[in-house]
Amino acid sequence: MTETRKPRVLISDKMDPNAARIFAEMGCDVDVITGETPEQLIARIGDYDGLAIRSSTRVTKEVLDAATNLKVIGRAGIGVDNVDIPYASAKGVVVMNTPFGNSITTAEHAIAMIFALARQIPEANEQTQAGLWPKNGFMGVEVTGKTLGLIGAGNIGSIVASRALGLRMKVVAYDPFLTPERAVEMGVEKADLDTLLAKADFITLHTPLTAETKNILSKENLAKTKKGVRIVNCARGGLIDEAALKEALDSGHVAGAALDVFQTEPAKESPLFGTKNFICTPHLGASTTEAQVNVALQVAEQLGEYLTTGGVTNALNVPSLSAEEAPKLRPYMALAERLGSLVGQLTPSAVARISIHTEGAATELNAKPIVAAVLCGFLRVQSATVNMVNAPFLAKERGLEVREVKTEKTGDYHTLIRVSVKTEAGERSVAGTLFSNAEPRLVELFGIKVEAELTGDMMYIVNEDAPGFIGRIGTLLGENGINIGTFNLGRREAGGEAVLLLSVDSPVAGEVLDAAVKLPGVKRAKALAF
Ligand SMILES: NC(=O)c1ccc[n+]([C@@H]2O[C@H](COP(=O)([O-])OP(=O)(O)OC[C@H]3O[C@@H](n4cnc5c(N)ncnc54)[C@H](O)[C@@H]3O)[C@@H](O)[C@H]2O)c1
Ligand SMILES: O=C(O)CC[C@@H](O)C(=O)O
Repeated sequence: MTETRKPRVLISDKMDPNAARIFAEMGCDVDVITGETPEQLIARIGDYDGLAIRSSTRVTKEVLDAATNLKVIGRAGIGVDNVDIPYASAKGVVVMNTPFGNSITTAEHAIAMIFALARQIPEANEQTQAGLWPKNGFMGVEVTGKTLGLIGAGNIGSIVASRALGLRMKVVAYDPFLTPERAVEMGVEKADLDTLLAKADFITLHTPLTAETKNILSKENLAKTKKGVRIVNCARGGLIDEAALKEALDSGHVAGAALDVFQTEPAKESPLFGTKNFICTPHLGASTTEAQVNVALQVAEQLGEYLTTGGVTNALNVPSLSAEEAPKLRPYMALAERLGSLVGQLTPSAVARISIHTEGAATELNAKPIVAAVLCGFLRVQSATVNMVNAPFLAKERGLEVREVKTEKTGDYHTLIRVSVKTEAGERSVAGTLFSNAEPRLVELFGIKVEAELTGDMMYIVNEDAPGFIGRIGTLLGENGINIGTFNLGRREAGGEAVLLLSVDSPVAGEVLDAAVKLPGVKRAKALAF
């Protein structure tokens, strides 16, 4: 009789011991081996079915190539920037995180940083312990009555806002995806970024690191802040231009800055180190006993359940599905997620309602996973933590009305999914079908018929339909070393507005988009990624 092997799990980052206990109780063999080099991990990973990590282990292509038995990676925490998710998906490895388990803790760290800056506690402590008794050297500021500028009003941002309101601060929030209703519910004033920069006495960042948020506090934006502003970043390194922050601290324009996260981590050196009024912690936002117990228990339960029963919770790259439904639904969910992602990437403003219409064969399927897939794609541009499981919950929490509509009759296509969004500017939609019942294909974009595969890096251009345009755009991309894969054109009417969707072999940089917008007849250009 052959004995079935127990699933093997590696815990490769420091984690609360409860994680190992839960794995064992769930019938897994578990090894805790932390602090290894990438080469050591690569040599070892082939033995394991599950990998539980925090932020130190980098799960790269090389690690995934060596991970021949790996079925699931679990991040005890929120951000998964240290995991190559697209490659894990390609390898069929499920990636899970534990949203919410460390949110209160991280919000409290941001509040602690605000007080540390307001009262210069680290420096005062250092000088007092050095025997200087610097009673006259530290004149602080009160936070009561001051304005807190909140950049990113999601899970952690909204907890920070509630604590700041309790401290009698005013809170101004910049988050393009925050609806006016949710802002009222949170008790914050919704503002654009420039208004926030001009008003805030303290600024705290709580967004994921995305193409849009990278260097959101750039040199130019730091110059727009109030003189004497104090800045806190407990979200992700890369949100602030560190060199520009140093200049602003040196000039005294910024009165203080507190970073928990750095562009490069571990930050063993930084031009900011030693700068007056600069304080930092080594990515300790999530480091409390409570948060670490929460995320360790959660990650072990999720991974253990997946490895022993196949149950999927908080997965970032797969939906939760029964074995029977899965084969039929999968291509629809791929289509739904891409349509949601397309609308999300092309709608950088608050959306009040999202409607998911199914037509023809699509109406015979369970709509829930299709809706979840649309929401997941749509919310991914806003949130680092969205997945198929939490997307509907997140949409509700953000005050996004979700409508499902089924139309059994068919139009031009035997099966169709249409995703419409309602913003202050009106309602618009995209639609797609399945070719050969399996290949997701866009067929309509904001009222214009255009057929395209939504895949990899793409470029979206709106232009006036006129001769010579295609040559000019081809030349621009060629000059910038960008190879075009496919070229998909659509127009409202001859000589009217046209859209172009290009698939490209490498991401289109901001300078190329700026140059594209300057070409005759081009109205808008945007890089897309699927
Ligand atoms: N320091 C730590 O140890 C620590 C711990 C936990 C989380 N984090 C990080 O904190 C951040 C926030 O986590 P969360 O759980 O609140 O995530 P979340 O997804 O709940 O919230 C992120 C918010 O950012 C907003 N946003 C997205 N793009 C934006 C843009 N261009 N401008 C302004 N706002 C934008 C979203 O709409 C959303 O409301 C993440 O980067 C996460 O990785 C850090
Ligand atoms: O695990 C940690 O210490 C950091 C976690 C944090 O960055 C997160 O994104 O959850």
